Amino acid sequence: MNTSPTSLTIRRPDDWHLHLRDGDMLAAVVADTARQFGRAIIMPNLKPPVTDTAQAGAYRERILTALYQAGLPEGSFEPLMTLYLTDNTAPDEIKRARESGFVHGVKLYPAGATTNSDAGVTDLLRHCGAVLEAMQRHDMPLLVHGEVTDPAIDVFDREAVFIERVMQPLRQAYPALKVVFEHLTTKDGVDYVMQAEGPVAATITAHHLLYNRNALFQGGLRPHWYCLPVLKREVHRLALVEAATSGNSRFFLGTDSAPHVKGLKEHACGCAGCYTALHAMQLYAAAFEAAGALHKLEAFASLNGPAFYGLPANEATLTLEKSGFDIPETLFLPDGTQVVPLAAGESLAWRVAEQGGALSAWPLRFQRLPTLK
Ligand SMILES: NC(=O)N[C@@H](CC(=O)O)C(=O)O
Ligand SMILES: [Zn+2]
Ligand SMILES: [Zn+2]
Repeated sequence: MNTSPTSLTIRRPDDWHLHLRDGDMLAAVVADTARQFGRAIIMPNLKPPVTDTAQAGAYRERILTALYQAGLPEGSFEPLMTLYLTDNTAPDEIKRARESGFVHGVKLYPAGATTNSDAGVTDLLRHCGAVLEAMQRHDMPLLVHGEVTDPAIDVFDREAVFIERVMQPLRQAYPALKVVFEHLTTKDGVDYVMQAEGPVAATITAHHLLYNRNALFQGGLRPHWYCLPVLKREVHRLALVEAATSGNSRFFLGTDSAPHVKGLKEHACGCAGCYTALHAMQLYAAAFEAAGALHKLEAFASLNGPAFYGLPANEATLTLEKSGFDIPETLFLPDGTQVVPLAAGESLAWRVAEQGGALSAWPLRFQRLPTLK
């Protein structure tokens, strides 16, 4: 790795938690991710959700078509598909998913916890025992949205309570099951992941590294900083920064980039989700630089994730340059609707070399194409 104050070259990173959506939104956003990342774990919370291997295969084809239509070179980006766990997922589906070669995880959404989670699981250990057992046997990771939905629990405490009520009994019952605690947001979560026995890891978003909950209320209500799990206190942000920059291989990059049209974010009941795919590595570079830890960015972004998922690191590289990046105010979709990226209108120090502006036309010239299985 070559580090200097003005340029940083790392292995091409991957995004281990991404929402690409479908249709026009998919077509509009997919190139933003593929410009920066070699692979991404694609979240299955579509309407209706992606619940079986056949649906995951069809969604994968739609993603590849959108990439092709955006003018991306074939093989330049690999979507790693996931299934949406329900109370009715059949254990046989796990075998099919594993044998497909393109499904890399099964996602737990506690019913009602977040965007498009109505079909989620109502009681994991009671309803999904046989599936969890099959996942453990087939080495299929469980990816969790780690928040309880009990309305009696304060929204800022839902991750900590999830550890007690779900994670600990789950780990005890299935000690060899690989579990990724997605979009970790608290010191409680960091402490848990650090000390847990067995194959446990966590993704961390750029926004949870950069902002605490004050960002939601800065001079007024700021819907573009609203996501789930919601931003937390500064003490939690500091714990996340320490974990991400520690070099501990249990922590890796997952943007949770989750686009919603502007009208549904700036709304009486605004949607949860921040759009960060456009400027993901710029945001992570800002967070790592502020912590004096740019030299730890490659492990977090490009090495720890593939190691946990049992995949090789990318062969290609990505170069960041310290020449400034202006975040656009708005991105336009083909149907005229708009998406507002996180921190719209602000400027960042780092840019991805050769990256164009908002939803700009391909091509970015790869130094070398990633090796794909
Ligand atoms: N993170 C979010 O705030 N929203 C995600 C769902 C999720 O990851 O929980 C979405 O799909 O919009
Ligand atoms: Zn989530
Ligand atoms: Zn998400």
